[in-house]
Amino acid sequence: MAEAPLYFSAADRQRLEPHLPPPQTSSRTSSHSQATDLSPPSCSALPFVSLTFATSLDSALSLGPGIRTTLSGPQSKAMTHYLRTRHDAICVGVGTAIADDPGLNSRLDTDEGSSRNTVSVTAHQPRPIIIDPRLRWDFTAQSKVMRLAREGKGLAPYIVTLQKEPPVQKKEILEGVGGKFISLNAAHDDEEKIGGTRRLDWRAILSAVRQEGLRSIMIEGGAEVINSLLGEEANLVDSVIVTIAPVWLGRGGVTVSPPRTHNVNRPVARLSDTMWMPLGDDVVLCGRIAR
Ligand SMILES: NC(=O)c1ccc[n+]([C@@H]2O[C@H](COP(=O)([O-])OP(=O)(O)OC[C@H]3O[C@@H](n4cnc5c(N)ncnc54)[C@H](O)[C@@H]3O)[C@@H](O)[C@H]2O)c1
Ligand SMILES: Nc1nc(=O)c(N)c(NC[C@H](O)[C@H](O)[C@H](O)COP(=O)(O)O)[nH]1
Repeated sequence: MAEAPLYFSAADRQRLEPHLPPPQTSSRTSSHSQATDLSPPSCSALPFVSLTFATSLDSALSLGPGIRTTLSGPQSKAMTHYLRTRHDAICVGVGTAIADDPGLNSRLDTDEGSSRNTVSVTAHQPRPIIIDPRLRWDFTAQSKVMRLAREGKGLAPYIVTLQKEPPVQKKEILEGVGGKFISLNAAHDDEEKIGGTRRLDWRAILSAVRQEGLRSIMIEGGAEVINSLLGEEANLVDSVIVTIAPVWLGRGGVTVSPPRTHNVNRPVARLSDTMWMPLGDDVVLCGRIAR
């Protein structure tokens, strides 16, 4: 079924501006407001990192593992697609790739400027980055992100993995649309494992992303990825943008709830410089992790 047009107004764009990476005029032609940027300058060796996701009132991202659940209404969905035009890369974990068969492109309506007298946005597409240490994602040439890349509606994915020699057939599919595998080493603190797999260090992932010339990345999830970046690796996050939908998904959902790794008597993370923006029935909460 055809998707409804996604419009995001100039006024709403302006309100988000302090929470976004600085516009890079060399790589984009869209015009953006000159609002003051609240965020600290990112270390140049790493990209600007935005953590963005949609949650229910009981902190769930989806009804259950492997299930894609729509939480955002049309206006906050349009915001997410606007965010995609404002980042060089978009990242998900392999759990999300398997559950969602995602497109990871921006489907924001580019005619908004002319039809509604607001700022125009170019069809800037983010580079999809998928974290798949053991190459669990059984993608094919028909997977949505590959198809969109072939059709010129999005960019081909880069898959970050621990595998040094990915299967030739997968390499052919990926490289055939302009993507590639990026092989990294496991994190040093090898006892910490995700799903029995050696962990990739987020600093190493982000550094590899920056080395690809990508200066900003929005990380959309899923829960394992978000929980690690709100926990021990929170110092790597520049901006957090959460869509809160007025719904309870109930027990058994995939939830955002980072582990208490340090002092059990203290919250794991808190947002400062917050801005709450109602969008349709949802509210969007922007802020940065208090240091
Ligand atoms: N509502 C939203 O905004 C939103 C966003 C994204 C995903 N989702 C949902 O979340 C669910 C998927 O979440 P999830 O937690 O199962 O999967 P996930 O997408 O967080 O992927 C987890 C996997 O990624 C890999 N991984 C992540 N970080 C790693 C690291 N540092 N080192 C090595 N490997 C790493 C591991 O293989 C791990 O098993 C799906 O149902 C999806 O629809 C919702
Ligand atoms: N903003 C937002 N609202 C939602 O209601 C919802 N379910 C997601 N989910 C995000 C998500 O699970 C992954 O980022 C997708 O996998 C991207 O998929 P698309 O590119 O949209 O096809 N995100």
